[in-house]
Amino acid sequence: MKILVVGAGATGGYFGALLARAGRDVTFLVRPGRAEVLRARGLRITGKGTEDWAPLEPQLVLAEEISAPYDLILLAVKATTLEESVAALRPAVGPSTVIVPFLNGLAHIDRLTAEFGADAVLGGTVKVVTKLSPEGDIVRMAAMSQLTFGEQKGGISERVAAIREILDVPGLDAVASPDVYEAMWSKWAFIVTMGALTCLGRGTVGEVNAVPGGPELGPALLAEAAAVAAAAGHPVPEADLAGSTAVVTAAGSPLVPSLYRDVVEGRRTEAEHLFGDLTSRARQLGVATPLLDLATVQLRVHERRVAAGG
Ligand SMILES: NC(=O)C1=CN([C@@H]2O[C@H](COP(=O)(O)OP(=O)(O)OC[C@H]3O[C@@H](n4cnc5c(N)ncnc54)[C@H](OP(=O)(O)O)[C@@H]3O)[C@@H](O)[C@H]2O)C=CC1
Ligand SMILES: CC(C)(CO)C(=O)C(=O)O
Repeated sequence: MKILVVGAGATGGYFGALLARAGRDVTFLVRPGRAEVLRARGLRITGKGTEDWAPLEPQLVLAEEISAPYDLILLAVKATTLEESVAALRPAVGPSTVIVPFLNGLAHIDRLTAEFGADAVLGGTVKVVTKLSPEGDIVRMAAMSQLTFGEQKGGISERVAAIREILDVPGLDAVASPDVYEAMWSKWAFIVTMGALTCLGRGTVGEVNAVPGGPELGPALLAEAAAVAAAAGHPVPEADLAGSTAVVTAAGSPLVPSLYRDVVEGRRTEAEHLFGDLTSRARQLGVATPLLDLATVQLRVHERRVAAGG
C-alpha cells in the first residue's frame, strides 16, 4: 500500500516516521523549505522513548512532482493551510484513494468530502504530543501515540480493517472506530477546552490550576463544549469526559496544546477552525457557550494582529 503523508510536521513527521521505521511504503508531500531541511538533517525524532532512533532518509515529493495516485493519504497539516493542501494533493487522489485526516475540529471533513467525495474521506483523529524544534526535528513530549479512524457513515468496513493492518506498527496504537464522529467530537471538545484554558489563563495546565478559581475553569469549559457535542447528536462518552477532566485539572501539569504554542510564538492559529466553528454551531443549536465565546474573541484579536504583521 502506497502511503502519502501530507505535511512532515509535528504529527505527520512522527506518525510517518513510525510507519517508515516499520518498512511501510511512505512518502511525505512537503513544501520546498521543509524538503531542504529534511534532505540536510534527515527526519529526526527526539524526546520520550525515541532515544535510540536513528535519523531517517525520508522519501519526499513536492506537489508538482506527484505523478500517480496513492492508496492511503494521511493529511497532517494545520487548518490554516487546508486549502493549499487540498489543491496540492489533487493529483494524488485516484478512484480508490482513502484520505485519513489528523486535524482537530470537523470543518475539514466537509471540505475534503466536497472536493473528493464522501467515499474517499474517512474521519480521523490523533492523540499525540509532538512539536517541531527550531532545527526542524520532531520532539515527542508524551507517551501517547494513537490514531483513531473510521468510515464517516460508521461501522467497520473491509477497507478500514485493511488500513488498520497496515497501520499496526510498533509504537502506533491504530484504532479502527465504528463511530469516528464520536471520537472526533470528543477530541474537539477536549482540544477547545485545553486551548481556552491555557490561552485565557496564559499558562500551562498546571499554572492555571495553581491559582484560586483555576481548577474550576477546565471543567466549566469542557461542560460547554460537551453540551455542543450532545446537541449536535454526538455526546462525548462519560469515560472520555472523565479522562479529559483529569487532564485539564491536573496539578503541576506542564501540558499545553499546539494552539497555545502558536499564540505564544506569534503564529497564525486554527482559531476559526476550532473555536469559530464550534461557537457558531453552538449558536445554531441554541447552546450557550460564554467562556468559549470569550476565548474565541481573544483568539480572533490574536489572528488580526498576526495578519497585520504584529
Ligand atoms: N502537535 C500535536 O501534538 C497535535 C496536533 N494535532 C492536530 O494535527 C494537525 C497538524 O498539526 P501539527 O502536525 O502539529 O502541525 P505542524 O505545523 O507541526 O505540521 C504541519 C506541517 O504541514 C506542512 N504543510 C502545510 N501545508 C502544506 C502543503 N500544502 N503541502 C505540504 N506540506 C504542508 C507544514 O510544512 P511547512 O514547513 O512547509 O510549513 C508543516 O510541516 C492540526 O490540526 C493539529 O491541531 C492533533 C493532536 C496533537
Ligand atoms: C493537546 C494535544 C497535544 C493532545 O493530543 C493536541 O491535540 C494538540 O496540541 O493539538
